[in-house]
Order: sequence, then C-alpha cells, then structure tokens
Amino acid sequence: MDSVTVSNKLSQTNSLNNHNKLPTAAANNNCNGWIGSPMTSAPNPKAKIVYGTAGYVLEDVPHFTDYLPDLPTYPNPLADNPAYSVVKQYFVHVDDSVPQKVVVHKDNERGVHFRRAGPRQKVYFESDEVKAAIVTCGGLCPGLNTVIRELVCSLHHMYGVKKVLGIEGGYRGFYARNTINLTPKSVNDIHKRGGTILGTSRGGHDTNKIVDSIQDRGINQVYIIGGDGTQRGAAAIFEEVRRRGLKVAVVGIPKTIDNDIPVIDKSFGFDTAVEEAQRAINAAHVEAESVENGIGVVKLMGRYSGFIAMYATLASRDVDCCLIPESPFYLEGPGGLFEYTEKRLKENGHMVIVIAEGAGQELMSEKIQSMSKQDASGNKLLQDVGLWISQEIKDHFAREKTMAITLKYIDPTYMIRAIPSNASDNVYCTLLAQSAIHGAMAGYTGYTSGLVNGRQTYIPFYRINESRNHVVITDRMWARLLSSTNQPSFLGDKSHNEDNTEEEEEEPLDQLVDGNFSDDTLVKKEISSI
Ligand SMILES: Nc1ncnc2c1ncn2[C@@H]1O[C@H](COP(=O)(O)OP(=O)(O)OP(=O)(O)O)[C@@H](O)[C@H]1O
Ligand SMILES: O=P(O)(O)OC[C@H]1O[C@](O)(CO)[C@@H](O)[C@@H]1O
Ligand SMILES: [Mg+2]
Repeated sequence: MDSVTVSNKLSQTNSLNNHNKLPTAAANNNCNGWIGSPMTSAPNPKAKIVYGTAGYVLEDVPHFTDYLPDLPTYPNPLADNPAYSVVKQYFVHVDDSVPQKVVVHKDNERGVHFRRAGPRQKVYFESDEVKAAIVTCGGLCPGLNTVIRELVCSLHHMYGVKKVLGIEGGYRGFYARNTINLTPKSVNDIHKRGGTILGTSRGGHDTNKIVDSIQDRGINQVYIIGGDGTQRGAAAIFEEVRRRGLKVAVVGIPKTIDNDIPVIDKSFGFDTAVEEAQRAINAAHVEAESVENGIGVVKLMGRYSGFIAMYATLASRDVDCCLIPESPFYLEGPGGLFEYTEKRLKENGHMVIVIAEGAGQELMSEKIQSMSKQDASGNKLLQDVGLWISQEIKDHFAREKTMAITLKYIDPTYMIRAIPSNASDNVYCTLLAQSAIHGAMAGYTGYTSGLVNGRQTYIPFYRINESRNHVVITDRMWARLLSSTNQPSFLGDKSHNEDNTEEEEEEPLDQLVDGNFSDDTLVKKEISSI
C-alpha cells in the first residue's frame, strides 16, 4: 500500500502499535490519524477504517491495544506445535485482508476488505492466563455442538488453554445459572448430537449483569454463538467491556439456519438444513404423485429470508412452486397461485409447493386478524402460513369444483433444525471456531468470525448488525429457480408488489456467481461510492 489513511481514534492508536502495523506504508506516510481521506467520512461512527491505494478500504476490528496500550505479548505456542510448525507461512501476515467483492472490472477501485483470520506470530495471552466462556443464544441450528466442541478442543490443543466454561441457557445464564467446566473429554462426541449441550434462550440480555458476571468470574475470552439478535447483544457486551477497560476478548460466531446474516458467504447449518429439507420434499412428492391431483405442501424455515426454501427447491427439482418472503404472491386471478395450481395438476397430475414460514404474511393478515405478538427477544411471531395456504387451496377447489384434489401438508421445520450438522458443516464449524480463537489470542475483540469469499475473516460487529441478508428476486439465482419450477413470477399484480419496488430498482448483484450471498444494499452503495 502506498498511501493509507486511518479514520477514527481507535485506529489512530492501533496504527502505532507493532502487532498491527497495518500498513507498512502507514508508517511511511506518517499515518497518525485524521489525515485527508479519499472518503469523506466513515460509514459508521464505530468504524475503524483504514484506507489504502486505489480505493482500498479495510473495515478493521478493534484490538486490545486500542484501549489498553501497554499489554505484553508472547510468542504464539503454535510455533512449537509439531502439527503446525511444519506448515509454510502458517502465521497470517499483518497486512492480509480479504476483499468483500471478488467480481470486479478493470477500472474498479479495490473496495472494502476485512481482516484475514488466522494465527498471528504474537499473542496477548499466556495459556494459563486464559479463562474462556462459551454461550449459545437464539434458536437451534445444526452445528452448534460442533462449534462448542471445536472451541474447547482447539483452545486446549492449540493454545494449551485448560479453563473453558460453558454458560447455560443463553445470555441470562451469565447471571442466573451456574457455569459448567468444558474439557476435550466432556465434549468429545457432542458434534454427533443436535441442539446445544449448553441450552439456549431468547430474551434475558442484560448487558451490565452479563459484564459483571464476566468480571466476577475472571473470564477474559467470551465466545458468543448466535444469530442477528445475539450479535447485537455481543456488540453491547463489547462496548461495556471496553468502557470498563477490561482485557476481555468478545467474539461472535454467527449462527442462523435462515442464512440471513449479511456479509458472510453463508451461515453454518444452512447446508445441513437444505439437505434435510430434501427428505420432506421427497415425502411430499411421493404422496402427491400417488394420488389423482395430489398436492404436497412443505413449510420450511425462513422468517424474513427464503434461502432454505430457494436452495431446497433448486436442489430437489420436484418442486413446482417456491414461495418466499421476498417475493410477494397472490392467490386469485390471472398469474395467481390458484390458476397455476390448476394448470400444473392438469399437465402433470400432481404438484409440490414449498413455502418459507415468512412468506405471505401480509396476505394472511388481510384475511386473518393479525396477532402481532412478539417472542422474548422482540422477534415477530409468525402465523402458520403452511396451514393457511393448504386450507386456502382446499377451499378454492371445493368452491370452484374444477377438480377433486388431495392435499398433504408437511411441516418439518423443527425436525430440520434439531439434527446434527452434516460433514461439510462440521468442517465449516471447525474452521469458524479455530478462526475465532486465533483472533482472540492475537488480541482482537469486538468481531464476528465469518467466511467471506471462501476465506475466514474478522468482521466488525456493526457490519453484521446493520442489515439483513435476503434473497434478491431480481438476481440470477431467483431467475434460475423460476426457470426450474416454471412458476409465475407474481409480478403481474402491482398491488401486491409495492413493497418490492425499491429492491427491484437496485442493480442486481452477482449473488452466488462468485460464491457470495451478500445482497446488502449498504455494501453496494459504499462500494460504488468509493
Ligand atoms: N438489540 C439487542 N441488544 C441486546 N441483546 C439482544 C438484542 N436483540 C436480541 N438480543 C438478545 O440476543 C439473544 C438472541 O436473540 P434472538 O432470540 O433474536 O435470536 P438470534 O440470535 O437472532 O438467533 P435466531 O434468530 O437465528 O434464532 C436473546 O437473548 C436476546 O435478548
Ligand atoms: O420457535 P423459535 O425457537 O422461536 O424459532 C423459530 C425461528 O427461529 C429461526 O429458526 C431462526 O431465526 C426462524 O427460522 C424461526 O422463525
Ligand atoms: Mg434472529
């Protein structure tokens, strides 16, 4: 990098530190903060941004030395580990970063990058000084136990950490429950089980009580596994830890079966969920095929994002219609679901519909009095769209008397969520957990460990928390689905598509073409403005 500008006071301190001499060139360019920047302002007040040449932007993560300047460092014990010491260039270079966007044109600026995850030559903890804690929050997801297992085993085997505590029952467990000791032996085969051995919960996040508990118990590394709500809670914990000046690494590991966390390629457990959904779709297909005018309806998870439904549909090829929250649909009239259902039954004699739980909520509310209830975390409680649509289809055919149908409704949602992770998710969970640990040992904090363009990275909390990933229906992936099912696009009825206008005007992203699911419009705007 030839020229680098660091914005934000945190970076100012950081850039002067050895461990993180961000840019070799930073020193050459007297990078002591607040110098003229190619961008007028940082995208977020909490952002720690480093600018390089040709429009390079590093959205960096906090480091202990940002607020505890004189901490001692130690050689990384991995240098003497027989398994790792033979690996060429095992330690990650301080300047390594991963681009958020990999499809570029020749005149594009380099754009946003995240710090590459991995072991550093120097660490900020001695092995016997570390007291780690692990907590799981929010809904279940395949792979939770695999992440717990790998955190415990890698802390132990890689960094010689013996003190690892499990916090039971989610965030409230910090102040309302006893902790349990976790050892490589006690977690040895938990990855073969679904759920989380620590238990989980919604609600109960009390930042002060949690940080009091962290302080009282002498915990100095906290690994927080959970979805969007959990990561917001982790950010609040980090801010309080920093305010109190504690040497405590606060690390998030993103979890959500819905795959709606932005920036990252995909969340762990998602592959497993898509694979398991095939069993339900197969069953629906077998049932539908076995009778005259059979219809199989399968509901899959996806509160705000229809990724599981979209990928399960694409994988199966037995699905005739996939309905997701991002693509409003309608029932009656030309181009509607009833018309298409009749057509498919006439052509094929049977039909399979996959519906994401968050789809059609507005449509239902028009007919059913909306309950608008929330769970303990403030998430909207959804009405059962699978039951509703099944009844609507049955009523339609009973009313119209065009043909007699047999409809079977399958709701496999909690069965899918409760299974252990598959082989590919197990490997993914392992890498996520190890990356999370390497960062904490190297003194980084206030970050989520995540896969970006196939590389493990450290992503600042605010980036994970500022938006939600969702299926872009003007994107090629959704077009692939439409052409595989031949379902209507439901774009004919303008009245049902008003909500989507803004999204349709957005320039489509190359979703998944380059392995990147992120459709974050904020990211898009930043990239185009750099
Ligand atoms: N804005 C927030 N600030 C602090 N804590 C939060 C916030 N939102 C949620 N939490 C806490 O995070 C925990 C998990 O939140 P939530 O139930 O929304 O699940 P999640 O992490 O989003 O996972 P998922 O939606 O995938 O099941 C709860 O204990 C909740 O109190
Ligand atoms: O029944 P629970 O535990 O509230 O979880 C249901 C929600 O959790 C998720 O699996 C993850 O957010 C959603 O798909 C679903 O709406
Ligand atoms: Mg959530």
